[in-house]
Amino acid sequence: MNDAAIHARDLRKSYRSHQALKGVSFDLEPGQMMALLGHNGAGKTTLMKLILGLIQPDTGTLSVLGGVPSDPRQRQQLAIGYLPEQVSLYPQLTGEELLTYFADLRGVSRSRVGELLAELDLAPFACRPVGQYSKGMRQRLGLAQALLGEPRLLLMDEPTVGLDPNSSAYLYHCLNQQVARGCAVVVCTHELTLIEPHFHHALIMAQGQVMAAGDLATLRTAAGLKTRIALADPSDRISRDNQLAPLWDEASQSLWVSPEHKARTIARLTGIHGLLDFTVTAPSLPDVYHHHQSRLGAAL
Ligand SMILES: Nc1ncnc2c1ncn2[C@@H]1O[C@H](COP(=O)(O)OP(=O)(O)OP(=O)(O)O)[C@@H](O)[C@H]1O
Repeated sequence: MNDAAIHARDLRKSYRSHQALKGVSFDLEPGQMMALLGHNGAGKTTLMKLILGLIQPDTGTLSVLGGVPSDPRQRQQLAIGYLPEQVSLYPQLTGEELLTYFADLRGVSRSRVGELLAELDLAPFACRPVGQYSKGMRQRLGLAQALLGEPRLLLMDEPTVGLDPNSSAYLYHCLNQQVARGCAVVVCTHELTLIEPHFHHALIMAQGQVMAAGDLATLRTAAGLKTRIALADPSDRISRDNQLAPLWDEASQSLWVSPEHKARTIARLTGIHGLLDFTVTAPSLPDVYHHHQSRLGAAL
């Protein structure tokens, strides 16, 4: 018995002669958020459909919350919440009516409706027709329907598309609350900067394969990307320092150092040269992502 929320090993899936997944493996633990990343056609939707049990893998092992999602009887029991990219909500119903409708449909107590409206800051709009909701409110209502059954795994497909910065931040705040109660969350997104502060584990996919996986520190190290130390006033001290000079880039007025040399370089700047006015920028998730995409482009 595996305790992982998702345990995937060597998943393969073809549509006729096209191999959409070519051996995908990963684990997602309860209380963790996974960023599912990749260009169009990378295989993300296929992976989501496998997790939801909508399609079956050709080969490989997939266990979701300890069950087999493609088995119809097991799927019914699995506490999975799903928010698709295009949520269709009946515009003439109020938020409360809509959630009540879904609650009845799924045999969930109606008391959950009030709880979720309050939790997602929708209580003041509960009696307003959904057709009059803003995009951010509609997305929170979509999340509320996904949370009705108190899922232990939540799948979100492009949840922040079209949302303003405040609404996106609030949505991640809501997702973090789910993570804090032990729910595993998968977010499929192209909005890398938005998910960067929140994810625990990323799966970067391309052409049906996993290009890179892990937390941000692991991804940075694996990609071999350097940290930038931008100096406000380098004077000529750097060019006269044998250890720092090779790291210096004139165009960016910065030192570029590998993760293992970062602490030593900063100690040298402050201790030996007395320089304190600098900013340290580690590679971001978009940097890591673009590194892999350009590596792939070069290999083609
Ligand atoms: N039902 C299908 N029949 C045939 N080919 C398909 C089918 N579904 C997906 N594919 C192909 O499989 C590959 C992976 O598709 P998938 O939808 O999983 O990618 P994706 O990463 O979700 O892309 P996007 O970001 O555009 O949604 C693509 O080349 C796609 O054209």
